Amino acid sequence: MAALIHIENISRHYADHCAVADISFDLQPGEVLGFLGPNGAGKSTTMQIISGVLAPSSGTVQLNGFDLQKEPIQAKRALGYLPEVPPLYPEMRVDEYLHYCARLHRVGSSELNQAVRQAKQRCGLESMGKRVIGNLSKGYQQRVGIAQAIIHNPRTIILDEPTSGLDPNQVREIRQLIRSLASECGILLSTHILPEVQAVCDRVLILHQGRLVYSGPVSRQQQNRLLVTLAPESRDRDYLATLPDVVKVEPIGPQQYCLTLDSNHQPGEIAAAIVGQGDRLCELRTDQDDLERIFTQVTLGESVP
Ligand SMILES: Nc1ncnc2c1ncn2[C@@H]1O[C@H](COP(=O)(O)OP(=O)(O)OP(=O)(O)O)[C@@H](O)[C@H]1O
Repeated sequence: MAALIHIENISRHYADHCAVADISFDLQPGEVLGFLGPNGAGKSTTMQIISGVLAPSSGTVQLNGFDLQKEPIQAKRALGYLPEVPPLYPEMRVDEYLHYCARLHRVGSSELNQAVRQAKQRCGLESMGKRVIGNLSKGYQQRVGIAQAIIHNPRTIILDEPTSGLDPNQVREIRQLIRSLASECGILLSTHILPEVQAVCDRVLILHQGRLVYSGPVSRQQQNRLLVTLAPESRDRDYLATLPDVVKVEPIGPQQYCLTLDSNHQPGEIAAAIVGQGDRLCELRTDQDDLERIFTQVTLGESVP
């Protein structure tokens, strides 16, 4: 199946400054792709290039198989975009605004009501149609922003920091919404929140100084490392390396070890094996900080224990 986004050797210069340097990647159907990078890394510039707002200095963008430069209308039809600041009119009612957005996306007049109904239903806005946007909570305003991005049923959605400024409950709801949308399309999600990438994304790209410095799956990073804290006893812990499925042991603090495991591991079996050695286990958890470690390594060149 063709990639939803296919970008090849994209660069963008502002006078002498290279904001994006020779970036290539694909977004596949059903995939949520996390887009990470420090401030000024080039994320917004890349997203603006993909959405057709900004022309690249060189390189090509294909959306749903259409070349953005040669067939811009067909290419943009395949794309929904929620910028960092949602493009809302606070004085409009939700229904009125979504009808307006649908017309901008050239949804036919016979399909308008159905398109608005469907976008509201997908975003949990069924009962909000008559509400004035400016009176909605920030979480619901964000849902309206996502509804305008999907109103024309695009196959690809770009979301720029969609949970910024939301409370923890709203964050959880928007993340669930993003995951549910991914079943029908592909999503490029820019964020500064590493746990968000781990909660929502299938794959992550890290940008640094305009260059793509890392690309990898997210689930593998989460699952293959366990942090183990043992009781403070003066005993030999060499046995850890001999436990089933353990391929590497790194001491990371007093009585604390990071175990790298092969792909078949079961945390419960590791816990049982440690106890079986007569040791006392205080804590065992998945290494959620792995992405943070990678991010720091590729953007600062530091090795984080
Ligand atoms: N219009 C512009 N003119 C000149 N330089 C620009 C312009 N827009 C962006 N830049 C520069 O290009 C680089 C990349 O900026 P960009 O906004 O794409 O980064 P970003 O990763 O989105 O950052 P942030 O996370 O802070 O939004 C930065 O050095 C920025 O100063």
